[in-house]
Amino acid sequence: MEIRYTTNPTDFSQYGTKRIRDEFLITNLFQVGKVRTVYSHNDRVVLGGAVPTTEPLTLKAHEALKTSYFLERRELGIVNIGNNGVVSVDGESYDLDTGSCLYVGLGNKYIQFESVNEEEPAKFYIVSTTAHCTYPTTKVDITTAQAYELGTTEESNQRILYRFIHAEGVKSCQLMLGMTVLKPNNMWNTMPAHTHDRRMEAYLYFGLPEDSKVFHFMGKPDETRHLVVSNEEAVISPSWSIHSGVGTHNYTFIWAMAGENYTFEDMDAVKMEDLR
Ligand SMILES: O=C(O)C(=O)C[C@H](O)C(=O)CO
Ligand SMILES: [Zn+2]
Repeated sequence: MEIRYTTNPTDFSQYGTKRIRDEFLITNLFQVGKVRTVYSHNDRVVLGGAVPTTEPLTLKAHEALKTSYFLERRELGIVNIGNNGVVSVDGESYDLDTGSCLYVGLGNKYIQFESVNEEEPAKFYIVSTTAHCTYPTTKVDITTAQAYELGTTEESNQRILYRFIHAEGVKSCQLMLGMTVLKPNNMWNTMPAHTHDRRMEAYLYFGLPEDSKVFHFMGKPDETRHLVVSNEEAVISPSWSIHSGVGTHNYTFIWAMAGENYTFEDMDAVKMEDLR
């Protein structure tokens, strides 16, 4: 498990490209035959990837958690961005096809990831946050999630935002998670931008060809920087940072949030004229 600490926004404005990438960009999340996890001190979110092939993979409590099993003090969201897979939770199996999400509540001891076909593996993206009680383990996908049509062709940001884990959907203690799918020929997400000083957010970009990039914008609204992001890379967005991106190609992304409140709509809108 890799540990990432938090950053003061005043210090952030002094960072160069390498430091910004080292602190906020997560590369190589999906490694064949492995579970890779990154522990962020931003609201103590754990982000990870699991790519099982011949053998199932198990989510184990890392020494850094000082617990006897991963979900002893946590809850978990899993989204499969690869080929068809199966997740077992304390012996109960859930088929997770491409784009499906599984919420797993506090106290489940044995989490196992499997691919249906080892030649075409599943890729499980995982987001875990601290939890105080158990909500039921529940599956959700774009056919059952709340969907919101956003953006316009003129602004190149037509997209559908699906809310998977949230107050009016699959419930959790603090994890909110969903998927935003850009329509063909649309490139922008989350512009006009916002912050939410009450919650951190993480983005996982996927569905990009190998030579395409997303320019992800971050920083305080009046002091922005960018990250050049490749396919299947994740970004940690601190509570004080805008989080918005534009691609050289159409893409999809998974957003996840945790922190003070449990209100998706709680956002501090940034006026275009205030962006620097
Ligand atoms: O496309 C969008 O806009 C988003 O997906 C926005 C994220 O959901 C977000 O930033 C929620 O706070
Ligand atoms: Zn946001």
